[in-house]
Amino acid sequence: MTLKTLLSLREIIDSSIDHLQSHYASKNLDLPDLNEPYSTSPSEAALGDPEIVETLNALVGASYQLIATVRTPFIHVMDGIFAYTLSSCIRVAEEGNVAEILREAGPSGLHVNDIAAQNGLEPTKLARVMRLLASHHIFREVKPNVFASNRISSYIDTGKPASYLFSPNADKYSGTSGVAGFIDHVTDEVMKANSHLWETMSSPEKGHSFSAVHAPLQEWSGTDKQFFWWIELPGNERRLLRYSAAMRATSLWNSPDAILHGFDWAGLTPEDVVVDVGGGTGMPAMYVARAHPHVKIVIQEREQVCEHGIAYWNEVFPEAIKSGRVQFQPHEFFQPQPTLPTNTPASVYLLRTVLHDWPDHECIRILQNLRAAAAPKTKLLIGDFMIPYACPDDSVAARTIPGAKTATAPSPLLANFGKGSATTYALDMAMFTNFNGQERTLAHLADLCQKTGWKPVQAHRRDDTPFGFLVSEPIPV
Ligand SMILES: C[S@@+](CC[C@H](N)C(=O)[O-])C[C@H]1O[C@@H](n2cnc3c(N)ncnc32)[C@H](O)[C@@H]1O
Repeated sequence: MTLKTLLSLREIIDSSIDHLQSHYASKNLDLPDLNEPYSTSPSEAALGDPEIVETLNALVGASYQLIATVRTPFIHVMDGIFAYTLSSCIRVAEEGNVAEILREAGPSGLHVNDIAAQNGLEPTKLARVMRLLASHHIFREVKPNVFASNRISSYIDTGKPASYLFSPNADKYSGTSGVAGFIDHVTDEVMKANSHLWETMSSPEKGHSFSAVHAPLQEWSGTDKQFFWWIELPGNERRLLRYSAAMRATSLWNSPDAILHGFDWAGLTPEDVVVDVGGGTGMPAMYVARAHPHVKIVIQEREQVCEHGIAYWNEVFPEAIKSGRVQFQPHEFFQPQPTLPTNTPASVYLLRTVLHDWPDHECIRILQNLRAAAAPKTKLLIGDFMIPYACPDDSVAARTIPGAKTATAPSPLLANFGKGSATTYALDMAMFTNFNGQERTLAHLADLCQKTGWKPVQAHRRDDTPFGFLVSEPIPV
């Protein structure tokens, strides 16, 4: 029986590779080379094509299911419990600017002593970190103790000169995609706090609580403040800066322009105003602003983030801010909606990756505030991961909301493609860790909408990503 499963997995792997090959052949391209630096090439872009991503998920899911099937349980569990070593070694490379040093060294790489001479780390310890990473296809060991970049390691390169990054007050994250900031955020406070998951879940006070201050973050740091207030405390300045950068990188969890397919933006008129509630520094809004120049956008955020956001837009898309087409408005979303700077009602309230930061009762407060300010034609647009079950989804929401159904993986894969979608569950744990929040199923999001006077009318989901958009309309009172 198990051998039969292995053969079925091999068939999925074979047919996925065949599909990949014909996909690339049809474009006259070759796959990106793991040993070459990352570049924004057509070959790299082709991996993100919606028609191929499900195939890739099946390939990854089948490969990992095959690994789990053939390895001894001991080794499989050991691999799991030591997974943290990969996170902490990635952090060392990131904080030590190794990707930048090795970009400047070129394809033949650099001896670890010369890397260490630049970043000040102890060379034999750094070599061990680099070897662990190279064994996971992040960097290459091209000769003993000589390391070079590869496609994965160069992806975390900020593109800035290494000498600049080692100068006092260097700003590593500005003008970048935010990937480096995301790595530092996750491998520092999130990983450390997550190591207190058991202590939090078994705590008589916190275990059954959904308070936003009863997360592993508080258990680890000893703070009594919710994440967003904790990160603004003196001493956390660098953490706040990189968190803002990290939020830009969240656009990379799906194809960056996914937001363009999450709503009928073209149907809006120049009089319409999109209010991006908790919009961060405005990376997702920027996709809309660039693709639909007629749309007015107000990004509502906490005051400090507005300042980072304005600086970011002034750097990368100044005309949108200078013309007033895009504006930042300091606003706390637990307070009633303020009058917009446009003096008009909102046409769309966008909540992208906001609700996942909060437990249900806080989401209800946010949604109620928006419902109270909504005009009859205002739409609510939630963009969030719609976390799949590990089995087929037969929920009422999946069956009744137009656009809600997504593909189920072929047997013997898990319905959610297993490892092919596993980062979604890691993100869910990160939400738990920082906020006592969570990624939700579509049914859960739809339920929150219904409870706060919003009727879900359309989902925009794609088979290639668990990230989706849910459009709701005000339920008349
Ligand atoms: C996960 S980020 C999402 C940012 C943005 N929507 C995006 O998709 O990139 C959540 C945002 O909520 C903001 N936020 C948290 N608490 C807030 C509050 N009480 N009022 C307004 N914004 C808040 C944070 O500053 C953060 O930028």
